This record gives sequence, structure tokens and C-alpha cells, in this order.
Amino acid sequence: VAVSVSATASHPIPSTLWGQMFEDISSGDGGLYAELLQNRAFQQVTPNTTAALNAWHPVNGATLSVVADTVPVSSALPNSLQVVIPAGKTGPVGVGNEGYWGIKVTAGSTYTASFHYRFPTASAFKGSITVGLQTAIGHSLVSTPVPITAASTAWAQVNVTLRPTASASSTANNFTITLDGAAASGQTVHFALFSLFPPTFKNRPNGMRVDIATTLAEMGPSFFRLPGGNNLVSETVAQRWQWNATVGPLLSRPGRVGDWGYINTDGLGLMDYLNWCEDVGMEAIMAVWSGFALGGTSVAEASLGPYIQQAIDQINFVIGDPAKSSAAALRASLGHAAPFPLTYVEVGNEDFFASSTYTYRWHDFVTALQAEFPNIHFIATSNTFNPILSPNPLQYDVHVYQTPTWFAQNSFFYDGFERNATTYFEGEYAAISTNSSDIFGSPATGRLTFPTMQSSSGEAAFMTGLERNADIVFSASYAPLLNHVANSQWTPNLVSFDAGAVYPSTSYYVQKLFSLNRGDEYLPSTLPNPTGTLFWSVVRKTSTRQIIIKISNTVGTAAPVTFVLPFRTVASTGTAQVYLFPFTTVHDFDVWIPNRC
Ligand SMILES: O=S(=O)(O)O[C@H]1C[C@H](O)[C@@H](O)[C@@H]1CO
Repeated sequence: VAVSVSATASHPIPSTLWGQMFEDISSGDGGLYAELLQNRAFQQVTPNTTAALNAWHPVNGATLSVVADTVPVSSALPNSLQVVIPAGKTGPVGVGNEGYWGIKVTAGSTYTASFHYRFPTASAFKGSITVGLQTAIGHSLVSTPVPITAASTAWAQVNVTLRPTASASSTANNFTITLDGAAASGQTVHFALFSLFPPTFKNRPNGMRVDIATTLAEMGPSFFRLPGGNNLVSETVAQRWQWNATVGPLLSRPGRVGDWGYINTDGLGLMDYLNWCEDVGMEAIMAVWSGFALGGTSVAEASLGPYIQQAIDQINFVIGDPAKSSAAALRASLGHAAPFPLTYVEVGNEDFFASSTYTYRWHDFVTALQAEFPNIHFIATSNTFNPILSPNPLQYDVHVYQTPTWFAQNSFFYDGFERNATTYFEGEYAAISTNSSDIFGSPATGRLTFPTMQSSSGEAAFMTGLERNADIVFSASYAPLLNHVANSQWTPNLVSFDAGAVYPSTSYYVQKLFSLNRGDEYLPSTLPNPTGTLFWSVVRKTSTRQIIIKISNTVGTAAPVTFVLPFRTVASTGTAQVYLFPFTTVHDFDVWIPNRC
């Protein structure tokens, strides 16, 4: 096929086009958020139940229970771990944590451990607690004794650094806190808010896991959509994500029952998200809760006030003036007096599940928020123009989960959209199943566990259409972004990981190719056959006069294609980045440009 390319750009391509969608769906706790201990603060658990001890186990016969402490370490963290050292034990006795399906231990890395302890009964006991990392069969990788005393029943915090001299051969390791069984015979100790951090991305305190963060940063994303997705919305009004419960000291963060079947520590909170965006050079596309919970509740219009105020405070936390807003003053007190960049705020998520109440919820939220924040663009999440909303949304978030074939055949999805000043955020898209009659089914019925070359090339075809329609598509992000392979709530995902390593997918390399090879204007060219198998987009990077041609071949057979460039002078060579299965990297090739006019 011969493709003729126009020298005259049809439209600019927004710098915000390629980015990332994030929510905690086996992706924050135990993943991007670097905390290595699971259930570190016994948040949102029922005391005196086995479940409350999730991820913890006794060492050498200690008696463990989670108790509602009569003297809690903080009002946000009412539960403590009670450890009783039984009589007659010798050697280390205490408690271990298995991490998030493992703990990676690397020689030479500095691990920052901390915990709070108190003796519920004062005594003359003096001894030491040994803080360590050991393999699952008990081989010590590193340990440090810390002197303790039972002279008081008050809480004390222990901070230690651990520096293993050897790396563990697997991730089957435990974090352990032990006392000498003989010396501490009969003692009862309460513990709260444990924490174990490896080095973090850009050394941010309470920051991100380096390997996952680096993999995401290397995509060169322009935006980061947060905090969801269903995990913003939640099943009930009370369980919704609330920005103010996720900022400040970890002792002040109660955590919450997330929407994906596990408790969120909220250690990855709004300030941590914003610092992450700043460290990567992304702008947040931040959502506010919009008065609907997935269990079916819509807050009555007369009762929306407090939720609208909470959204105003959330936005003020990001961009407000510390002199005028307490939420902004809180941001300043946490180390960022200047506002963060923020252009887009999404009102809810997938509110097509509650269209009938979105009419008043959208109206009341946006009327109030736009008055407070005239420069913010608000994104609607119901189906486009159905229902009709007031004020008329100028941005919509469109989600599509479909088959690889659907994506390959729908690269013209936006070509037919009316150009009426409305712009679109393709906030979630992915080919997730080969079964068009059971998209959200299981692997047994066609659901993809990981992306494939078929799904990724289909997505690439679709993405050429997003560039062609970037006059109305301002941002697009594959979803979900991350998953822990040992504990997934959704497949496929862009990047998978476990305690030890990161596994970028074929779709990751497609997203990275588009994101790292951006133009800022679109050059019209011969249109692909919408139902064909070869798709392309041609863009120009005006700063370097580079012409960037992206091509997706959605089938496994080679297809010759010639691009006829209408320029008088063209360099004699270029580079081709080709992503072919089973390569795990993109290969650069020099290309010779014949027939230069
Ligand atoms: O079950 S779904 O509604 O399809 O869930 C999807 C849509 C929702 O926004 C996001 O949280 C989730 C996975 O990316």
C-alpha cells in the first residue's frame, strides 16, 4: 500500500495525550507504594479474629492477637498486636510478617524499619528486641538488637536501619521482631504501626518502589489519573475514598476497605500521589467523589453539601492558596507551599451506572466547583450526551474494554464524533478478552491473563486513531496499569509484578513507543482501511522537524507499505523502532530513504 502524506498539519496534538490511569487494584499497597509489610497497622480489621492477623505469624511459640488497645497508638489506629512470650521458651520468640507474597532482600540495600511498642503493664523488665530479616526457613539475613524497657506503659517508637550483607535467593523471606524467650518469659508487649521500606524512587520518604516506579516513569507519561476508578467510588458512601484521610502522618491515616476486596492502608495518599507526579513530570487528572456508591446509593440532592465541600477542600489541597484555604495550608505544612499543576478534575467515575442522579450530582458539583476554580476543566463520566447535563460538559471520560479485534477494527471510533467543542479523555481502554460475547469473563471463556501481541497490536491500531483525532481526544490511558501477579483483581494489566520483579507487557511496549515518539502536530495521510489489518499515523515534531510514522500490523503476516513524503529535502536515513514478538525490547533499525525528490 502507498501512503501519501500531507505537508500541512491538520491539527496540533496536545502534550497531554499519553499518560497513565491508576487506582489501588492490587497495584498500590504491595506494589507501587514501597511499604514491604502487609497489614502493617491492623487497620479496619476486627480484633481477636484470625483475619486480623493476616500476613503475620508467631515465631517460636509466641501467642499473638490483635486487640483494640485500651491505650491506642493513635485515634486513627485503634488496634495493636499483642505478643505474649510464654514461659519455658528459649531462643528468639516473637512475630514475623511475610510481606506482600514475599519480601525481596538485596545485599547492600538499606531497609528502614520502624514500629511502636508499649508494655500494657509496667515492670522492671529490661531487655532487647531483635529486628531482622530472615528466610522463610529461618536463616538470618540481617538483624539488629534494640534495647527496650517496661518501665512505662507509654508508647515508644523504634527506628532501625537494616543492611543485609547477602541477598536472599528468593523472595520467601520474613520481617521478624523477637525477644529472648528465657529473658522475656511471661512478658506481654503491644505493637502498632510497623513499617519496613526499601530504598524509594528519588528517595522520597513514604515513596514508591524503585523498579516499578522506574518502569512507569520510562514510559514518559504526561498525566496520572487518580485515585480511581472503582476504588474512588467504593461500594458504600462511608467507604468512599476521602482525600483528607490519606494525608499527613501515617499515624493519622485510618485506612479503608477498598473496592477491590482488600484493605487500603492509604499510605499512598494524595500528597504522595502529587509528589510522585512531580517526580515523574506528570500532571494529575484527579477525580472527586460524585455522590454515588457502587452498591447503588446516590446521595440525595439536598444532602450533597458536605461532599461538595470535601471536593472543594480536595482541590484546594492541590492548588489552593495557603493563606486562604486550610486544605492548602495543610499542603504547605507537608512541604509543598506552591500549588501543584492541575487542569482537569473528573467528577466521579463511570457515572453511567447512575445516570438518573448524575443530572443533579453533576450540576450541583460543577456549579459549585467551577465557581471556586474557574480555570479547572471538569470531566463528566456518564455516557456522552446521555443524559443531557447542565452545565454542558466540555470533557467526557470514555472507557472501553473490548476484544483485540474490536480495537483493530475501531481505530476510526472518534472520526465520526461531532466537532462541537467537546473533547474526550479515553480514560480507560484495553483489549481484555478474545470472546466478544463475554468480555468480562474468565480465562476459561477468553479473558486475557496478560496482554498478547494480538491485543497490543489492536490497541496500537486504535491509538493511531487517537492521534488522528487528537483535535478532540486530549488524553488516553490503558487500564489497569499494574497488578501483583500473586493477588490480582483484574487481568490483563499493563505492567505486572511480584515481590521480586517487574514484568512489563506487550501493551506496555506499545504505550511506551507512542509516548516516547510524540509529535505535536498531525499530518493527514491516506486513510487506512478501517476494516483492514494495517494502520498508521503520521505526526511531526515541529521542534526538530522530525516526521514520526507509527504503524500497526494487526496480523502475523508481513505487509509492504510505502510512505510518500512531500518534502523537498529529507534526510537520507532515519530510524525504525520495531516491536516484534517475542522481543521484550524495541529494536532500532537504520532505514534508508530512497527516491528523495
Ligand atoms: O468492573 S468495571 O466497572 O469494569 O471496573 C473497571 C472500570 C472502573 O472504572 C475501573 O475501576 C475498573 C478496572 O479498570
